[in-house]
Amino acid sequence: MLEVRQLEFRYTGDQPGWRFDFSLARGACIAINGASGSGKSTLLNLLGGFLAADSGTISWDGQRIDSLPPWHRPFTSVFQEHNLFEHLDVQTNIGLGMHPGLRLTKDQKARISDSLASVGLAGYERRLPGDLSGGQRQRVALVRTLLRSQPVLLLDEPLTGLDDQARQGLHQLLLEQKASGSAIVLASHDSQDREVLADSQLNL
Ligand SMILES: Nc1ncnc2c1ncn2[C@@H]1O[C@H](COP(=O)(O)OP(=O)(O)OP(=O)(O)O)[C@@H](O)[C@H]1O
Repeated sequence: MLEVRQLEFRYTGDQPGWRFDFSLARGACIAINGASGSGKSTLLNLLGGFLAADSGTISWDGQRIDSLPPWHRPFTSVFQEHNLFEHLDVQTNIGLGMHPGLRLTKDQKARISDSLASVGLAGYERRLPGDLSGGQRQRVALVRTLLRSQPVLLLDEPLTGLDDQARQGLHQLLLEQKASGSAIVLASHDSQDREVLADSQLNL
């Protein structure tokens, strides 16, 4: 269970700030709704540890995690810009999320291939990011995030700009992640994403 309690933040003293208060169970998805500039990315950055809150707490399974650095928090995130290592092929870029070294087991390679196929990228394992379109890179980055197997996924507009088929493939992957116990914090402008994936809503 993720618990965010009275988490307060403001960028500068003369701006109004935010106060976030919600909880999220394993296997559930909360949609973060709000107009552009309402603070969706700010919330995800606070959760991920890329911004420090002024006060309040973030806990995971009863343990405070708000003073941990990003890499020790139980989160994995894919933000609007999807960074891939340009000199590594698709399979290796994804595999880095599953294993810190570059040696992948047969099973891991099979999972990568299956996941690529489900987002319309069958056979792309050996391609370099530079040969991919923006939407294809986005899908590779998402698959990498999903296969990292952290308990909470932080997703900022993850499906923006994808065609219907890729979107459905990713919905399916995200539903499987939920079924396997992952919690998802989803910032998305798309009402279809929210309808398919979200169990609760946080309106900013
Ligand atoms: N580093 C910063 N310093 C000061 N203000 C900032 C900073 N980053 C964001 N803001 C402001 O905080 C507000 C919330 O920004 P945020 O990026 O969280 O919104 P958002 O809901 O994610 O928007 P969008 O849907 O356009 O991505 C905006 O008014 C933005 O200008």
